[in-house]
Amino acid sequence: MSSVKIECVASEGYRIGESPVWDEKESALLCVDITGRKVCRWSSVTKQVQAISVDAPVSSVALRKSGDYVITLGTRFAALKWKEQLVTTITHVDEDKPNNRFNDGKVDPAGRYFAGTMAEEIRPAVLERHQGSLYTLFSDLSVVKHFDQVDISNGLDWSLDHKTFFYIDSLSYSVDAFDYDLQTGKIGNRRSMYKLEKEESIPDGMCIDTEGKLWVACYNGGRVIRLDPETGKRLQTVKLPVDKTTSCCFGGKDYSEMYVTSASDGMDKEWLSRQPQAGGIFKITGLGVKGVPPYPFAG
Ligand SMILES: O=C(O)[C@H](O)[C@@H](O)[C@H](O)[C@H](O)CO
Ligand SMILES: [Zn+2]
Repeated sequence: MSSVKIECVASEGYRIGESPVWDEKESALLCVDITGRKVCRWSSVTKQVQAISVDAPVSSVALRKSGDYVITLGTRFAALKWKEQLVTTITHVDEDKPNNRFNDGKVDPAGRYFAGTMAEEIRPAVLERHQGSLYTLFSDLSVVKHFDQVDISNGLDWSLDHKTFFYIDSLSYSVDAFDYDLQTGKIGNRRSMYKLEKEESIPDGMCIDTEGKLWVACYNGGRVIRLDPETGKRLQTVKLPVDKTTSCCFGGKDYSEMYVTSASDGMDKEWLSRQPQAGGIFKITGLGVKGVPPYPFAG
C-alpha cells in the first residue's frame, strides 16, 4: 500500500466549495463557491487562486471544447469567458420555481452537460423537498429533463464503458446507478448501488477512477469513500481534517492526485475554530490510483 498524504492547498474558507474539475491546459483546479457566488481557479504552478464573482449561486463549472468554460448559475446554464470575465446565459430551467437553483453538474463522455436542481436551502440539508429535477444541456444548446421529484441533485459520473450513469440525490443517502445510452444520452432502469452508513452521513459529489471504482465525498462525514459498483461494497475510506467534504476529482500529473472541496456554511464559531481549514481545497496523494480526465462540453 502506498502512503496517503493530505494537504490543504488553498485555505480559502469557501462557504460551499464544490465542483472540482482539473483544467489540464492551465495546470489548474477549477471549482465554485456556491453561496459565495464565485468561480475559482487554483493554479498548481503559482499556488494562487483567481476568482470571478457572479450575480447568483454558481453550482458547477465544466470545460468547453471551444475553450473557456460553462457553468450552472442560479437556474441557468451559462457560458463563462475567463479572461474577459464575461458570463452569458445559454438557457433557463425551472422557470416556474423561483426558489430553485442548480446544484452539481458534469459533462458526459459525449460532451453533454448534465446538471440537476434543488430548492434553495434554509440551512444545510434543510429545504423544501422534491423540488429538483435532472437536466441535460446538449451540444445544440437544447435541454431535456430526465426526471423530477429530486431533493438535492448532487454527484454524477459515468462508468468506464459508458454504459452506466451514477447519480446521487443526497437526501436518499444512496448512490444510484442507471443504464446509460451514450448515443442518445438517455437513462433508465434506476437502482441503488450503495447505501451510506450512518457515520458517512450525506453523499455529495463523486468521481470515477481508472479501475472503474467510484469516489464519493461525504458531507458532514469528513471523508471520501471508494466504492465498487460491481459488488456495492465500500473498498476504502480516506478521512479529511474537515467535516463538510463536498466533492472530489482527480487531477495533477497523469490525474494521479485527488482534489477535494469543502464547505463552511452551517458551522458555528466553535466548530470553525476546531476546523480552521473548513472551506479549503485539499490535495490527496499516494492513493495509488488515477482518475479519468474531465470531458469538455461539446456545444
Ligand atoms: O454541496 C452541495 O452539493 C450542496 O449545494 C450543499 O448545500 C450540500 O450538498 C448539502 O447541504 C448537503 O446535503
Ligand atoms: Zn454537491
